[in-house]
Amino acid sequence: MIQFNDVYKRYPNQYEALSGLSFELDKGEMAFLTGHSGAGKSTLLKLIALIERSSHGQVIVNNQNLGRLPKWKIPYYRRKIGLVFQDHNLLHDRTVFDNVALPLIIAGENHREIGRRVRAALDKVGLLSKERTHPIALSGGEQQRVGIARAVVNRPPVLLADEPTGNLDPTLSQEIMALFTQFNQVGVTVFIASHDQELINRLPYRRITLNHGRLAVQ
Ligand SMILES: Nc1ncnc2c1ncn2[C@@H]1O[C@H](COP(=O)(O)OP(=O)(O)OP(=O)(O)O)[C@@H](O)[C@H]1O
Repeated sequence: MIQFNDVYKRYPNQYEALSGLSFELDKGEMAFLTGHSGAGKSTLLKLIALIERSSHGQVIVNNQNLGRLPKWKIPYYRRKIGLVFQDHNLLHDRTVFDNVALPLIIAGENHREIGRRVRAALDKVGLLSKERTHPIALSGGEQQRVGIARAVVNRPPVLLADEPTGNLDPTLSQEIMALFTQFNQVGVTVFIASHDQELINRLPYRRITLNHGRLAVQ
């Protein structure tokens, strides 16, 4: 589902954040991306989400070589990738419903379909009763769940998360991981960058570890 072949990422300031990365994630797999601060975890996820492009090597997602994807196709490609961030990136002047609806509005879905899908996503994360609330009135864990609902509302086959439990206490972190596990159980490929060794150690998923932009030997 996700394949890296000898991938390098050099930023415009010449800093090489990723060097010679090769690995593969199967369709329907769930895995953790670990490594020290600055190891290149966010950069790697950005290459998959096409927020950044590789400088060398191939990134292949869902049989699509991202290096060959023309710019105009990027928005269509992104609809197939759900993204969850540590800081939620929610719009605070919109309701929970509107935040989750955003990807569907951008995709041009009709009103009825939007209502149906937003409520299905909110139901999955246990926040159906909060659809009219503004994010500011929610707890950190609830805000993160709104972010997850927004990431899955398009029903993407791939879900990427960058430190999704970074600001949460251990109990809430476990709840968030349980949600990711549920999505994985219905076939979504899930890739989670996390520092939280304790949390990762409790779960039976593969780890891909980076060390200064290279794959660490496990
Ligand atoms: N746009 C950029 N331009 C130049 N250098 C960058 C850019 N983005 C990231 N870097 C550098 O690339 C390296 C990897 O950063 P990245 O954010 O991918 O690491 P990370 O493993 O996610 O770190 P953290 O766990 O602290 O978030 C860092 O040294 C960072 O300073």
